[in-house]
Amino acid sequence: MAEQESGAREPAEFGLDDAALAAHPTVYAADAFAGRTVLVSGGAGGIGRAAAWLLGRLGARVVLAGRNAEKLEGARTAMAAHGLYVRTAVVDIREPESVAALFARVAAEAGGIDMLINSAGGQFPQAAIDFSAKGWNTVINTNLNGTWHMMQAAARAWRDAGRAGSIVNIVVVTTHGLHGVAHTIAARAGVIGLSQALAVEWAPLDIRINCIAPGVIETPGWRVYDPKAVAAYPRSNPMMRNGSTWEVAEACAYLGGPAGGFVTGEVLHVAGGSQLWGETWTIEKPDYFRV
Ligand SMILES: CCCCCCCCC/C=C/C(=O)SCCNC(=O)CCNC(=O)[C@H](O)C(C)(C)COP(=O)(O)OP(=O)(O)OC[C@H]1O[C@@H](n2cnc3c(N)ncnc32)[C@H](O)[C@@H]1OP(=O)(O)O
Ligand SMILES: NC(=O)C1=CN([C@@H]2O[C@H](COP(=O)(O)OP(=O)(O)OC[C@H]3O[C@@H](n4cnc5c(N)ncnc54)[C@H](OP(=O)(O)O)[C@@H]3O)[C@@H](O)[C@H]2O)C=CC1
Repeated sequence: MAEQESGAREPAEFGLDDAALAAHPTVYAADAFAGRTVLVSGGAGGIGRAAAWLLGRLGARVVLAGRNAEKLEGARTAMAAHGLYVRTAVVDIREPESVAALFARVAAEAGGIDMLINSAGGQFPQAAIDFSAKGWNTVINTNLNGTWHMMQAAARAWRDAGRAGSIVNIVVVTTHGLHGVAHTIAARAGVIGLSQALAVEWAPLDIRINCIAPGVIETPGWRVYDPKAVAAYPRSNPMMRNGSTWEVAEACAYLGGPAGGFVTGEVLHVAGGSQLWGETWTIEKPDYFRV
């Protein structure tokens, strides 16, 4: 991993690579997820990939889903070379038919899943007053509608199979300090509300639903942010550093697995305290606030 304070790195350098994810120490027992199957959307991205590596290393069968087949294959190859059970599937979470096809395939090829991590998502930084209708709809469709399609498909499969399940939705910090991405705050606040409603409604189905709100986590997704904004990220939380994808992955293992068995409807901030202190400007900070 490149040094944390610099904003001048190539996007491909952001975050932990496969070699680091293969070797990173974990607090969990080596067989903590043995016998479980986990579907990770955005599984070839930064956070999803780390979660896939961790759960795979803990014994889970892992299915990686995303739009880009080449990226998925790259992740699969790296994990398979480490002896992990990994399958891939192309999906656009915004399309209900695509999501239905994904779940049909997962049922046929992997015998269904026990856990879903919704890490597919993203946004672009822009002053809200300049959002186009298409830009707004793209972000809402991806992060709110797409996450919903995945949650509903998983719940239907679990209900029909009489099988318990758990969902971890990766969101953003919605309550404090994140600026220049109002569309995603709206979408993720929707996901959090939805998750809380469904934690109750789907409890009789033995389905748990929780969210993780990461702070600044170094991933290839940072490519859409200005290097000057990225350079300031480590100073946007009281711990004064960026987080790593591994730190989010270990939270996924907690919330989604047996350790979190009595936890549902929760939002866990893995954000270095940025939900309480600091400001993250993804666009240029307006002069108005420079006092
Ligand atoms: C408290 C602190 C906590 C601290 C928390 C701190 C967090 C800060 C950092 C957060 C980091 C992350 O989440 S990074 C991890 C997530 N990854 C990303 O965000 C990666 C980039 N995002 C994506 O790819 C997204 O999925 C998404 C933006 C929705 C793009 O999806 P698509 O590829 O399907 O869409 P595109 O075809 O590219 O674009 C569709 C339309 O969207 C609009 N659009 C797209 N990019 C645009 C841009 N740069 N500027 C304007 N408009 C744009 C245009 O209208 C596009 O249409 P046309 O005009 O016709 O083209
Ligand atoms: N990194 C950070 O600092 C933070 C990240 N987050 C959130 O965490 C989640 C993961 O982010 P991160 O790993 O950093 O970002 P990445 O961009 O590395 O990964 C996101 C993945 O989502 C997939 N994806 C995007 N849109 C779709 C779609 N319509 N259908 C299927 N897959 C899709 C992409 O795969 P493909 O290209 O194959 O479609 C991509 O690999 C996102 O929701 C992000 O907003 C939240 C706070 C901070």
